[in-house]
Amino acid sequence: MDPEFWRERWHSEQIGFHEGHVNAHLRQFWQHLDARPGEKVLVPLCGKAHDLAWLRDQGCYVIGVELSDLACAAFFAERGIEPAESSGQRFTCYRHRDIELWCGDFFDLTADDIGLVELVYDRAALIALPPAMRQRYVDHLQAITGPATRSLLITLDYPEQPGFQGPPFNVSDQEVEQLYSANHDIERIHHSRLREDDGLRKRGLEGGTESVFHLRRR
Ligand SMILES: C[S@@+](CC[C@H](N)C(=O)[O-])C[C@H]1O[C@@H](n2cnc3c(N)ncnc32)[C@H](O)[C@@H]1O
Repeated sequence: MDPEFWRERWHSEQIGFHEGHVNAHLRQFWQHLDARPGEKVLVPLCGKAHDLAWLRDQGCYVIGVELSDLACAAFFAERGIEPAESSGQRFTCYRHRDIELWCGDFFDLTADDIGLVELVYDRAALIALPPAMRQRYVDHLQAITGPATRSLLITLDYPEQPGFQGPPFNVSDQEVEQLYSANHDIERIHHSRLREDDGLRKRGLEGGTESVFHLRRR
């Protein structure tokens, strides 16, 4: 997906994906990962999600990666925080205490940039990418995170239907298996229909289900 597509979404405030509260699956299932205080969690394609602050409040060191500088600035501004800022060729990094937001293209991020990462939280990242980009995304995630990473992955699946076009795209449980099974033990810990009040249903999406996975790298 073209970076301009996302920058334009932020510019024109078409950010229906932003929940405006902590994700319910994150609250309910994060404990499955048995995160220890100070462990680093990478949040790819993070937007300005409240989840970032919640993960910090659980004792994690949080590293978000986001294309849009509007999103990164808004995350801190909405909390009345002025982060320290450092700019390089690929990224501008905003830091405040235990949260770093790397503003730039996820695919340009390296393991050296972020150090050893033990945890990954993926909500609306894999499903924001069209099919042709997903293997590259998973490969890159593996290249920049630690050898025993545990991940919480939330996916959305739905039958093709006229009148609804992603993102978010449908990612089936079988596709999660194809993408991750070579290097991960995969446990599906939740599966449910989209709630009646989910914004995607209001956009016309019928028959959507969400799955939550605990992935353990081996
Ligand atoms: C569907 S939104 C999800 C945001 C966030 N995870 C949430 O739950 O609110 C996808 C986000 O990924 C960002 N994004 C898309 N491609 C990216 C890339 N290659 N590198 C970094 N961020 C990207 C977009 O700007 C957008 O904010």
